[in-house]
Amino acid sequence: MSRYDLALIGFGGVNRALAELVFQRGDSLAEELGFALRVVAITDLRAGSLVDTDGIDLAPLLAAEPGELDFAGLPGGSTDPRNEWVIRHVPSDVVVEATFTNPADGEPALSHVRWALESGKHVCTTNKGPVALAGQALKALAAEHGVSFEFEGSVLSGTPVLRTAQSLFGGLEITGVEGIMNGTSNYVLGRIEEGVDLPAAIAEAQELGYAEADPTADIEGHDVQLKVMILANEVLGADLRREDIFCEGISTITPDEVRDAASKGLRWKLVGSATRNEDGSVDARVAPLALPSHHPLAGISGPVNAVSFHTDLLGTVTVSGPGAGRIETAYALLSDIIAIHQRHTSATRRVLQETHLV
Ligand SMILES: NC(=O)C1=CN([C@@H]2O[C@H](COP(=O)(O)OP(=O)(O)OC[C@H]3O[C@@H](n4cnc5c(N)ncnc54)[C@H](O)[C@@H]3O)[C@@H](O)[C@H]2O)C=CC1
Ligand SMILES: N[C@@H](CC=O)C(=O)O
Repeated sequence: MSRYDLALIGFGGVNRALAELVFQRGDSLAEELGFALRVVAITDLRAGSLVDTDGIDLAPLLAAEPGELDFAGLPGGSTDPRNEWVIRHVPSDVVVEATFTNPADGEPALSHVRWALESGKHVCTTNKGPVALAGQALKALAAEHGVSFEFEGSVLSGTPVLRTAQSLFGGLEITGVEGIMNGTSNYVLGRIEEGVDLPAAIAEAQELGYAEADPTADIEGHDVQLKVMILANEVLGADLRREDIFCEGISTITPDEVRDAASKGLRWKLVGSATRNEDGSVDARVAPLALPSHHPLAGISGPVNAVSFHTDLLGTVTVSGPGAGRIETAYALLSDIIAIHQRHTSATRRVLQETHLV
């Protein structure tokens, strides 16, 4: 049976949830999926780094409170995250990047992804920075080194929006996308409607694992701006930069406006959209809208998100599901590893068939 050795870069909510999946369900996943998973390295800004090429014992790490983790005292551990050394030199098959998203320049995650691909390692990431700001270049780098760059979780967490559009919409022309793409702001708007104030609602979203390390990105729309960029570039074939996308968040809407709208059957939502024009150019924007109750996105509540694809042959197709959450996003990483396995297994089979060995 194949086995993939994982190097986890960043050990916050999402990568820790992936480690839990590997620890708790590794055997049943192996039976179902036909490959095993093993964690051989973990790096984190706060905890340091830990390496065991025979496989890290995850039990004590998962038993510790996240804030208490300190790898320094463990065999193979260090206070220094040693990201570049771990990514380039510790033998692993897949580098799983889940550090903070930096909407400005994507760093240091962008470098983490580059180092891994240059070293001939597959990458899966939930980090929106590298995908939005350098997705095409990173895909080219992956192709050059014969490895995969997967990022399903960068848009709508574990809900398979990108893979649905890329694998199931063959023969359709997608003319635009529109959706609610941030779990935190959607959750916060719902809680404000219920009478909770903004700081308390944000604190709840942080506790639930939905919010960015700096929740300003959720509230001011920058997180959705990156997701719209990813969708526009991946699905509409655009080449947008952040400054091409108008961005307004939800901080300008007062609680009274939210509750007043609700009393009139309207619901404030943070909506991101990208539309292809007749000349092939793409317009994209992020802004709060008060949607009437009959609008398909009006009923999307809490951390649930939705993306509608406008197509020529099917009209509008909407994919809805979790937009945030630690376990939900860890599932996105698992789905990326499954995609890597399937792609490379079929590539190997093709080579064997061509050389008449099967
Ligand atoms: N939590 C969610 O629902 C979702 C998160 N994402 C993205 O996934 C990534 C991870 O999210 P979470 O785990 O929720 O965030 P988190 O804030 O819980 O964890 C990030 C971890 O990365 C570590 N880190 C930061 N910079 C580092 C560096 N230079 N080297 C090593 N470690 C570093 C931090 O110490 C922290 O433990 C973020 O980029 C986020 O935008 C994407 C979809 C959903
Ligand atoms: N902070 C983000 C997490 C997923 O990208 C959100 O709330 O949607």
